[in-house]
Amino acid sequence: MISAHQVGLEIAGRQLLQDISLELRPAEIVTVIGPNGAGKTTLLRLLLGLTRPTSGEVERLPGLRLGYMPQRLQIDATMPMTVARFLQLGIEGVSVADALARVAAPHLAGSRLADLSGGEMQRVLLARAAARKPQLLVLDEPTQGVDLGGQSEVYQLIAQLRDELKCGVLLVSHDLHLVMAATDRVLCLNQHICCHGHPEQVSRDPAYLEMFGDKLAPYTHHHNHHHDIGGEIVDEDCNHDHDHAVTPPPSRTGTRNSGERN
Ligand SMILES: Nc1ncnc2c1ncn2[C@@H]1O[C@H](COP(=O)(O)OP(=O)(O)OP(=O)(O)O)[C@@H](O)[C@H]1O
Repeated sequence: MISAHQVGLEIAGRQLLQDISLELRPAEIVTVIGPNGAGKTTLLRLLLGLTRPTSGEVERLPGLRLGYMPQRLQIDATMPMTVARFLQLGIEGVSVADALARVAAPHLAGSRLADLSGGEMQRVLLARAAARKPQLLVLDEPTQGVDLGGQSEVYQLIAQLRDELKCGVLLVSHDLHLVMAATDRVLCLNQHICCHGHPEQVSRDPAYLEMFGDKLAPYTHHHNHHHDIGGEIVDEDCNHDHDHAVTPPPSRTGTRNSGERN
């Protein structure tokens, strides 16, 4: 559905992303992980066409229907907009009842957007992203503001949406312990793609264990190279090439991409 070919983005002399090559295929859940400031949101924006790359190329299937859930939505507390109105804004013929049923939140239709809890807001954003029946659902940190118990529910919802809409899902997440169980492929990003693969294999791979340790441990990051504060690679022994063509392996039992470190 979307292919990136050696995509890079430089703004004001700073290289935010470099050498990103990947392909997103239908009905796959692909998760982008990486530390704060790694460029995850920027990558989503490039793939969606909201930002133009300064090098390389992004190709999208013509007419691709996209549903995008941004990382945050700034709501003016005085804005009287209801959830129902928000779901209908700019989307023709959307059924509010169906959209909210899809995220198990039918009771929220008449609520004011500004009054929603963190978890309720994430469900409403998810409902809106799914309302166009997208071929690709793009979710930027969908569990932000959701308590620990609610996070796995959000991931279950995402899996249900994928099954119902038969869409691909591209998501950014910091919830390693949850996404590793619920994703088909993981991309680890830090200005470039540091490693990628199927989670079942990657989580057993020494390279993954070296990077993240125990899955349930707090998020730590170790690579065979280091980045300076601006994200530049500073290790002299990081002499691998950064040509990262990330495509799905032929089967879930294959090992081609498992824990591959670039
Ligand atoms: N339009 C822009 N102009 C200049 N710098 C930008 C722009 N957009 C993003 N950046 C910078 O690029 C870096 C990556 O930002 P991005 O939001 O993509 O990171 P992220 O991986 O999503 O981080 P987080 O996990 O904290 O959400 C940040 O240092 C950010 O300040």
